[in-house]
Amino acid sequence: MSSIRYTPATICAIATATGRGGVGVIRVSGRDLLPFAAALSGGKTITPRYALYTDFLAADGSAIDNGLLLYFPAPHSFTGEDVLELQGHGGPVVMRMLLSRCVELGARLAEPGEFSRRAFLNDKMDLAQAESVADLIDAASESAAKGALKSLKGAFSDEVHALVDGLITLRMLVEATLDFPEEDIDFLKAADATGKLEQLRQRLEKVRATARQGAILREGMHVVLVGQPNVGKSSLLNALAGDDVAIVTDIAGTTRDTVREEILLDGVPMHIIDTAGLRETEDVVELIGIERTWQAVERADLALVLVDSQEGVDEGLERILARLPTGLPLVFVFNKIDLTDGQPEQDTHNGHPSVYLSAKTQAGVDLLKARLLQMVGFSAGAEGVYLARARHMDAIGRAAEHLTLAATGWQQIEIFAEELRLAQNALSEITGEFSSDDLLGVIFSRFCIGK
Ligand SMILES: Nc1nc2c(c(=O)[nH]1)N(C=O)[C@@H](CNc1ccc(C(=O)N[C@@H](CCC(=O)O)C(=O)O)cc1)CN2
Ligand SMILES: Nc1nc2c(ncn2[C@@H]2O[C@H](COP(=O)(O)OP(=O)(O)OP(=O)(O)O)[C@@H](O)[C@H]2O)c(=O)[nH]1
Repeated sequence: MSSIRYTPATICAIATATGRGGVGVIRVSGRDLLPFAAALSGGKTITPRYALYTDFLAADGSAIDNGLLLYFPAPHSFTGEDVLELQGHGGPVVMRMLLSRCVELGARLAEPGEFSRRAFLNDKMDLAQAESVADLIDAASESAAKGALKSLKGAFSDEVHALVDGLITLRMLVEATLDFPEEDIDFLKAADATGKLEQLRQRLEKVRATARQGAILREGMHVVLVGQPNVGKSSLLNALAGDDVAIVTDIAGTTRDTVREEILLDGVPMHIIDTAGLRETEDVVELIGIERTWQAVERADLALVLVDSQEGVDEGLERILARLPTGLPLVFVFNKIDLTDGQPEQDTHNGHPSVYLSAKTQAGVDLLKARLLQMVGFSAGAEGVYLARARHMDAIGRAAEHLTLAATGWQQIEIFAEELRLAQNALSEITGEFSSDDLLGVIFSRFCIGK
């Protein structure tokens, strides 16, 4: 009897940040790495999961560096394969020489996310957990990091699994009746199929609400800033950002141009598009920028309309407001109340919420913060949030739609069964049990190299 077994290539990468560092780590993953480790260390005895202090040797036996060698035998490693770690001195030249030595010993350079992808393929973690590894590394605030860690430890996946299990149980019930068409409806009624479906829908809505907060933590909220010159835009942004002002989120793929600002609002990234950049111009390059800015405006979550309390809303402001997408939620901010003897308070203006404040004295800034977070559905504290991605929200949304269709069409058993199946598939995309190779490729390629 013969069996063909696929042997994954041995991969290697520098796992630590590029540049100078006290210590630099190279990670190697593959099958049967003991000979690899022996060649590097000159045949020293290697105890699994114990640090071995050793020279890392070149082919001619000379030392490239000395450091700590770690060997994690499969399956008890990050990837589930044999893993070696070379913890050397973290200079770029030393690291590159060590990496070349690994390639000489038969490893190839890892693609972005390839270690995490192997961890996923070897069932060390599911897709949502693998994504949270990247999110933890990219986290722009403490709250985001906490949320990512929660997902990494499986809190989000557990919720999704519980829903999928519930759906499977319900589907078994429904599919059983397909075999006995005469009594199907009565059978489902007796088994309270719709009651069970309703429970699942409520549970899904809870997960959705928590995940939505997590998505805001991760993706941030997109805010259009409208206001005449000198109304206090910069002052307000500083007041909102508070102590976080020095932290600027750096989300891959977004080009930073002059009309954008990023601040953290109680740990929530806020991407601000400044409409001051949206002036009339003939300049071709500027026109392209303006076009892009309008596209961003289309996707905004809300507009912050800044008004000088002494001046009120004028024509110039009205003109910009008229160009904003219909239905975009507005918050009017009447600034500089310290000059008008006004009190910090919440009110409404033309049916939109408004806040009276002073960016200078900070009076009323908390009212605005609370208002903004509330308007994007983010409640204070947000403990227990898992860091969901847009991909997860999309899958949850589709699952919810299918459950709604199942609820309305349940008397047609085939439809009922089919919608439940589709809902289950949508949820399984989150944990990766039901995902195409293409999707996996896209997800992992966005990781950094060495992860
Ligand atoms: N030096 C080092 N530090 C690191 C990592 C690493 O790869 N190397 N990590 C990289 O992300 C994170 C830790 N992640 C890890 C996840 C699993 C295992 C591991 O050995 N798992 C085994 C054994 C589990 C156990 O003993 O309970 C397993 O899952 O079977 C190691 C690191 C952060 N710190
Ligand atoms: N008294 C008072 N002055 C304020 C307040 N907010 C801003 N200012 C002042 O108003 C002036 C303009 O403030 P900025 O924050 O630079 O206004 P801006 O809208 O960013 O201005 P441009 O970038 O020129 O459009 C500055 O002198 C600020 O100190 C406030 O709440 N009270």
